Amino acid sequence: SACSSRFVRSQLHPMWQEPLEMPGGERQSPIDISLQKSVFDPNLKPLVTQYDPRTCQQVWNNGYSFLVEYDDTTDKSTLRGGPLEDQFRLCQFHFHWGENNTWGSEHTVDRHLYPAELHLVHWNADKYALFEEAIMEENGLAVIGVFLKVGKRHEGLQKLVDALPAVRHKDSVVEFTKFDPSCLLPESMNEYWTYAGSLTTPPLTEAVTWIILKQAIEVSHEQLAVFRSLLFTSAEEEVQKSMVNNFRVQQPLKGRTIRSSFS
Ligand SMILES: NS(=O)(=O)c1ccc(NC(=S)OCCc2ccsc2)cc1
Ligand SMILES: [Zn+2]
Repeated sequence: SACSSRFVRSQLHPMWQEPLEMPGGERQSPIDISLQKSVFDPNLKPLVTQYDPRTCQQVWNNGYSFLVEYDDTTDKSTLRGGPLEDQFRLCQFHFHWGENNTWGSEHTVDRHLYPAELHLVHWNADKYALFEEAIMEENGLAVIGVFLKVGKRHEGLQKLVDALPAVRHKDSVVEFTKFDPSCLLPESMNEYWTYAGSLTTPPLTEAVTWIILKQAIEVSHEQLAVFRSLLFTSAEEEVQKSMVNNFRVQQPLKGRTIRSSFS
């Protein structure tokens, strides 16, 4: 059952030694999205993304995940609308996944586990000058979460999958350009949940407006297997560790409201 796998999951946290909790954390992520607890908010607007593939720069294995990084020195790739008051700039996207197709996502929906989850990370460029500043501020970041499920091969993702062997080890980087992350978004962008949360990796700061899309995207088993061929460890280390189960344990809701854009 999910709870036993949750127990198993809690054992599977190679990358973060204790203490995992952010001291005094009132709005930590990830969480379970309970449909019963979420509240329909008719004032939530459609999400507006405008991504320019020319701002795509590189893929980097940072030892937690692999990140596709964008030039965020101008307002060329942006997110606004939804629950957001300001315009946010895309700085990177990355994924979290499991060692098999049973688990891997950070968020769950009524405890349903997905094999992986995509995070598109944006920062509030109306209020702050740099990502590094925004990451410390309450309304500094907006992350779109997209669930991945196993099905047909995702043609748009394949260009990225083909680049992954070049960043097998931690700290490796490869040039990666002209990639439009819109191809990773599901058709329906107007059905989502949103709540106030945190980064799910250190520094775990409580700066994130989370926007979790209801519709999952489909990727093939073979594409997920390439994610699992990456390593947490750098080329110099003797013992190589597979980059799998790079998700955080779920955190208490602590009275927060999860709003949905659909009833
Ligand atoms: N998983 S997450 O989207 O909450 C998220 C986003 C950005 C960051 N930013 C920084 S500085 O983290 C550095 C390590 C990292 C980056 C992506 S996954 C882990 C961390 C976590
Ligand atoms: Zn993430």
